[in-house]
Amino acid sequence: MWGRRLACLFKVPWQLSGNARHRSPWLRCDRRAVPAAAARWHHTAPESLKCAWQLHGDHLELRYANTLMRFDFVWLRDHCRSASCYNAKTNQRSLDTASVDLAIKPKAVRVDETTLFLTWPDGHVTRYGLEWLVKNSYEGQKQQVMHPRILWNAEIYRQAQVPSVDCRSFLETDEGLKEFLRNFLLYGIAFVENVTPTKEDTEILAERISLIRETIYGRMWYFTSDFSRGDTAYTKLALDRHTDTTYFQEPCGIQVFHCLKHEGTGGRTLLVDGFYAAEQVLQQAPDQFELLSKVPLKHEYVENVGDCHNHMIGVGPVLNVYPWNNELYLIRYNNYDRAVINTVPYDVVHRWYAAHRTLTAELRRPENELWVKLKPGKALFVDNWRVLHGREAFTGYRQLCGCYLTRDDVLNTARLLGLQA
Ligand SMILES: C[N+](C)(C)CCCC[C@H](N)C(=O)O
Ligand SMILES: O=C(O)CCC(=O)C(=O)O
Ligand SMILES: [Fe+2]
Repeated sequence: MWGRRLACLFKVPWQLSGNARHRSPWLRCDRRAVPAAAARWHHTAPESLKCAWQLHGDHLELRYANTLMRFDFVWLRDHCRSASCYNAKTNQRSLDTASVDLAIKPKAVRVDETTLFLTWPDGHVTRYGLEWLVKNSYEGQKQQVMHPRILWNAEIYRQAQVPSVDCRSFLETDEGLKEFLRNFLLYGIAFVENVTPTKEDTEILAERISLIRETIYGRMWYFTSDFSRGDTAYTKLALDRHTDTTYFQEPCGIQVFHCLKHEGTGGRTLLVDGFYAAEQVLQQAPDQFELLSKVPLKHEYVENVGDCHNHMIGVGPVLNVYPWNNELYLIRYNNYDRAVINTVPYDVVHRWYAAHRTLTAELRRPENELWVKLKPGKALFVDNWRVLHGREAFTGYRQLCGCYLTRDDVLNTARLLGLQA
């Protein structure tokens, strides 16, 4: 009866596990023994239905702030933030999780307006803020996005009129840096202008937000169409949209481009929001989205030019999603560097090709293409886990410099400035 009443109060489909109807003689509440507590909802106060809880055989069920949460007892013991279990100075757990009895059950439960109190069999008491529980529960996390973003096509990006940040304000003020990072996190691309067109000045920019990720291309790279490396990037040919270093187990997080010189025609840069395209695939053909997120593929870089000998292999699906909320966090798309497919049986491979075709069609829609001409003084930062880049064929002498950045360190800088990243 109470079950139905709560269901309508909270507007959620409610179900009781069979276990919950069993008596739990060991349960205590409000320091009083509550013999049949497992089959009963408890409220902070009779008139306040903000919070209600129910103890089951192997978990605690809690409703707070319109969220229904289920907590495993070992999880609850593991997340005790008392001084003996957790070091608040270092923000590190000191409890040895492996010492927790996997069959542990609290022997008493109490909830007041803000806090849940559990008493464990050895008498240890854990307090959990109710807000903390909502924020840190699986159910709470599932409703959250990890990375708030604005997905764009050319029109959306242009309409947004995202400003470039001035080099001095980027280097010298937290506001400038924060503005830049906010845009970068939202759109996956951002520009800094009035940069002195040298490799050294570009390096200073990069170091302002992150650590430079040194790779087989060096730390800061400089390149022109001299085929000094065995890759199409080092020619004058057009390059279709792609992400870089798909052949690393962890593709580079961010790519910085700064065009130092171009005396000639063509050579515009193409940018496409891979997450926008993937979202279209999810809407039109969820099965294909799923296939692209499940089928692992190899990408490969085999180089034997001059003194450069490299063989890199990275394995992973085209679309990488967080399993708990299906949120996309990395697209690995490079048709040049995709290796022989030998990780997929023939019938799946055919469906994979169809899914790849759907995604490619979205990525190639002209309305999704943002074309920009990189000029000396204007540095471009690209989220290489999200935004694809390419270039138009060109004539004449063209020199680009740049580097890759470690992703964790960009996000670290952003978080320290108060941004969600
Ligand atoms: C940027 N830089 C010129 C140094 C390297 C280019 C790497 C090209 C490679 N095909 C890839 O897509 O990863
Ligand atoms: O030349 C360009 O504009 C970009 C080439 C490229 O894709 C790269 O360097 O990663
Ligand atoms: Fe590239």
